[in-house]
Amino acid sequence: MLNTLAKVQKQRLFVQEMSGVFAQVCVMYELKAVWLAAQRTPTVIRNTGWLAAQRTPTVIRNTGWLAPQRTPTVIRNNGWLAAQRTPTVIRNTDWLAPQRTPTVIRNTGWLAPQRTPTVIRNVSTSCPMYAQSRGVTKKKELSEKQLTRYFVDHRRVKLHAGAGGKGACTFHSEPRKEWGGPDGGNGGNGGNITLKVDRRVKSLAQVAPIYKGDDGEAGGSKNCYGRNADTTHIPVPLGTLVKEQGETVADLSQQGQEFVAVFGGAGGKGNRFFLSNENRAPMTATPGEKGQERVLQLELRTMAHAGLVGFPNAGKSSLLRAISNARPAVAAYPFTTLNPHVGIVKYRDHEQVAVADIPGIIRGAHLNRGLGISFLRHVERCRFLLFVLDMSSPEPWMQLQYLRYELDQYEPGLSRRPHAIVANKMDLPGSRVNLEALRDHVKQRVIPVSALTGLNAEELVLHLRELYDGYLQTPVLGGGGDKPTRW
Ligand SMILES: Nc1nc2c(ncn2[C@@H]2O[C@H](COP(=O)(O)OP(=O)(O)OP(=O)(O)O)[C@@H](O)[C@H]2O)c(=O)[nH]1
Ligand SMILES: [Mg+2]
Repeated sequence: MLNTLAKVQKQRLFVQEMSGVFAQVCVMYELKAVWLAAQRTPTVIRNTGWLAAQRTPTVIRNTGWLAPQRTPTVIRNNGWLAAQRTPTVIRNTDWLAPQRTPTVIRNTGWLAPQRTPTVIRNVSTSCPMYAQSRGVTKKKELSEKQLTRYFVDHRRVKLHAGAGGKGACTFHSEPRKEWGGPDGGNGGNGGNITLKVDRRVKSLAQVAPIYKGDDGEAGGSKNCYGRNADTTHIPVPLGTLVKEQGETVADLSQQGQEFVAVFGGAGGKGNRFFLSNENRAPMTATPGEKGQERVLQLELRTMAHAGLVGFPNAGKSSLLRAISNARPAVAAYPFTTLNPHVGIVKYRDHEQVAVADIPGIIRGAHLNRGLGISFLRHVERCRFLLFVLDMSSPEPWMQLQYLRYELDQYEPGLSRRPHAIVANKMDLPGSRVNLEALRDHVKQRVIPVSALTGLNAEELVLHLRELYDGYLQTPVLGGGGDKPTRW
């Protein structure tokens, strides 16, 4: 048995040695004849796994093969011959003379029993193609649909602050100290609930209908006071108006601004509190007070410097897309935009102007036609307006007239805010004639643009800046003395 094993072992070693010699011969002839013909640099062949049973890498230095070589060429081969599993990569930064980027030759089976094709890539190994072959898939980009958020600009919220913890009624107890006296501690106060402005929050969608504050901890023996409950913060967007039974109670228009909506109940008193000369052993301890309860209406008014006002399909959303990074939906049917979108126009001096795309207004909107004018509350806080007119439609100045009328129906004087008239769709036929007629009808400056082609968008952006600078110089405008909001 042992003899047979020894024989088999000998045969294996012989086969391994022979395959090693064969490999070297292959390399000598193959490489010498084909590859290294034009080589100028010395060749070093490292082989970490040629010969099956070999553990230590074989290094063949061929400093004398091709005589005038100066710099070493390194050929790495982790398994050339038949049983190869891992791909062979030859890195050569000098071979192919005028090449700048390294050449990678992949060959998952160079010699005879080649199955897979040899690919020569002249790119870095971190390229996406390479990643694909490793099974690394590119991260999918989010579609616009997935990016859409549910926009809520109205919320009725019931708030119930935490109750105070009850006071304890205990007496000190110790061996040989029979009348230790009262030592019941007070309860902790209940938690308040506050509304806190967080500019990362964009709508009231995440505000729940009911909030309950934390209760304070009860007092304990040995004069231990209960812990006060933590305050519950409700994050709300910038520009939230808090109303109670129609009355405005808070206007949250500053980043980080807080409004304590309901106060938690005070903690109860422990019997220690009632200790007096008259009563040395009080048995009285009070329960904690109930927390305040309130029903509030939250209303969001989008805070932007400029508001785009126009008929449906006038190209308001397209315009916002053209001048900012905002991506409101654009389509060739009316009322594509159902919620306001805010885009930021950035200038070279790092100044930023927020522009709001407001849903389309139609004639008779104040009578609740179309989408009505309830969303005009978003326009209320805009410092200046951009009236967007569709120049391909006949008599565009009539659109302007109707828009002004509807704004004034919502809030008298709203249409007299600083504004600019934007004549959109100037790329369409007939718009030039309409532009001349519009200029005859209105005294204000008219900016002709095409949101689709980007024609004259710079003039609009520059005019926007003029309006913004004018607004900065006038600290109080229309909106009831609000401080300017820097975005
Ligand atoms: N030719 C041309 N088409 C435009 C231009 N601007 C917008 N449009 C097209 O007009 C259609 C309506 O564009 P929107 O940007 O969705 O219009 P909107 O005013 O936001 O419409 P609502 O959201 O419904 O109020 C789309 O098909 C746009 O491609 C323009 O400058 N030239
Ligand atoms: Mg739109």
